[in-house]
Amino acid sequence: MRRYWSLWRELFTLSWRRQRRHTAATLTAIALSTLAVPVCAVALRRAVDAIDGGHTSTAVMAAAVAALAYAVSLVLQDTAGLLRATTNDRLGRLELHPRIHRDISRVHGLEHLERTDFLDRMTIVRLGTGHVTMSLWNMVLAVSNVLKLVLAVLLLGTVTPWLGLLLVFAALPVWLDHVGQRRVRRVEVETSEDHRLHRRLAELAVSASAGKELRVSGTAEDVIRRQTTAWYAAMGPRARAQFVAGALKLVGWLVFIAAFVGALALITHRTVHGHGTVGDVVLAVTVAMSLRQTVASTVMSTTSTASARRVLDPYLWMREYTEREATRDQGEQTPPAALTDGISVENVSYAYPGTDRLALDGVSVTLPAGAVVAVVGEYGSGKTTLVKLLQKFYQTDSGRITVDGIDLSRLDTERWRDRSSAVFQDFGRFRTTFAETVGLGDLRHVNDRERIQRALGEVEADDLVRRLPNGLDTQLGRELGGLDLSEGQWQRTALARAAMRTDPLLFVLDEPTASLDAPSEQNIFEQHMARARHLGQRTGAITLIVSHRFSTVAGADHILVLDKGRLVESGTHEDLLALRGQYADLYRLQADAYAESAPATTEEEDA
Ligand SMILES: Nc1ncnc2c1ncn2[C@@H]1O[C@H](COP(=O)(O)OP(=O)(O)OP(=O)(O)O)[C@@H](O)[C@H]1O
Repeated sequence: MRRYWSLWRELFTLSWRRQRRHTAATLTAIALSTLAVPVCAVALRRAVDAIDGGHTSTAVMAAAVAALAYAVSLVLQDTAGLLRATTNDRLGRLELHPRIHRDISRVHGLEHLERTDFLDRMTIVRLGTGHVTMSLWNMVLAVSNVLKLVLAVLLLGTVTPWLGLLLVFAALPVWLDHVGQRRVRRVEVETSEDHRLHRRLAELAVSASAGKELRVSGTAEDVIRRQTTAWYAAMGPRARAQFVAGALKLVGWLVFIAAFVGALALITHRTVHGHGTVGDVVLAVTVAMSLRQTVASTVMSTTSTASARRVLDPYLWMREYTEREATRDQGEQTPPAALTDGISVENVSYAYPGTDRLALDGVSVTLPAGAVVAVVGEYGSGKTTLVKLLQKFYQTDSGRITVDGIDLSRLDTERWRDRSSAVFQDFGRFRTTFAETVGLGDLRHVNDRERIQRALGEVEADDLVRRLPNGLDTQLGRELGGLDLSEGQWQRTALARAAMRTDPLLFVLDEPTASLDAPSEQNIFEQHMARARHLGQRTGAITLIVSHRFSTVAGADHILVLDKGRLVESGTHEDLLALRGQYADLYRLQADAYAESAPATTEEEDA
């Protein structure tokens, strides 16, 4: 519980610092709403008793106070929730969301984004950020509601302690309502599959991509029929549960009304027999009428505060995790200005978190400075894992990697990443202007047009820019009113982005052209080979090319063949062919297959 209090204190301080007026207004609204009904009730009693006693000015004053308190309670009914929601929304979107994203990106590696325990919690928190911040206001509301209840009971007690029993009767409709709603929620869960099916089928019926198949296969009517069946299956039980919930609520209300009438009879009887004033009757009626609402709000705010644990626990877990990981030693050494020896991988093994299987198993290899090294192998053989370890996204489980003799773990992570550039298979498709989507490859030069043009030139994408309606300033992304690029064009922009850094020590191409046809891939790799040679001469940069297509990488200086995480062959293309091992077999197999399909695939996709 202490953890929650300290989180609420932190959230409140944040809210107070960043949006003082909103926070103060919300607190004031809650405080006023706590006092409005008791003040109104006491003032009414005073007014009625003053009229009874013939004290006109007191009666007028008290009536004015009562009217004011009543007006405040009416206004707050509409505005307090809105104010709370706005303050909460601002705190969530402007403070907590960015804070969560910052926490996540503070972690230098990628492990956390691939750990299921982290991802599960991150999903809960991302979808429920509003609940984290709202838990603060629910807690404040719960305190305010408990105060309201205490005040109500105290006031009723001033008339007769028996009226305290009204609290129990006021709780009954709230409890029955709770039982009914629990049933509704249970039925919603039980029928969620049918509900999901109905929604999915409804989306299918209007989606452009599925539309083609529905029309060709003539299954549209069948989809509509299934949609109707799923709707009945989900909505029938839900409607019945709603009906039962409504009936339970009605019973609760009837009981409360009976108790209320009984209480009125009791007070009237007492007053008639001289045990109280007419003002007491008015007070009791005013307080009792608001009692059910107060009990309901108390239950709701305390339940919401308690159920916020569902999001608060994962949020606190994530924060502790990212804090621990972000402050882990990230190395302090600066990478060399240029590579002279190269990168050495020494008996490296690695298994992904939560798995036993080694993604890399005792790999040892030297990547000489200035070399173009290709990594080939079947699906899942460990190629990308090797690349990720070289970029310090993960730490090796055993063995080590050195860069010109310096242990990679001792190189400052950010500075090492500053000196590497990469294009991945799942490269980003940034919906900004075309210039920015390229410029992001080197944030310091994101607005440097000359550099962007040069990077585009290096991957032969000048022609693509010329065809864009606003050239470099063309907005990308249809959802933002911009242009959508073809797959091949997106790939070109990713390659240009990687070319923004002019002095990398490690340049990685991890199957960025996987969805292009073989000749296009060949073409792009040839350009990059040329760039790699140039970089190699300037900074001793190592270019690492990952590919499934053996033919594409035949020109590399060094080829590594991975199989189930192990390095099984390495050497030049000629060495490996002469070896007649796995590389030679797969190379011939692919060459034959390509020869058969070549006539059909000669155009570059984005030409
Ligand atoms: N995030 C992850 N969590 C758990 N296992 C993973 C993860 N990423 C990869 N693996 C496993 O590690 C092994 C090596 O994967 P890796 O991505 O390095 O292979 P790859 O050779 O690059 O494959 P592909 O050619 O399909 O891209 C595979 O068995 C894969 O299932």
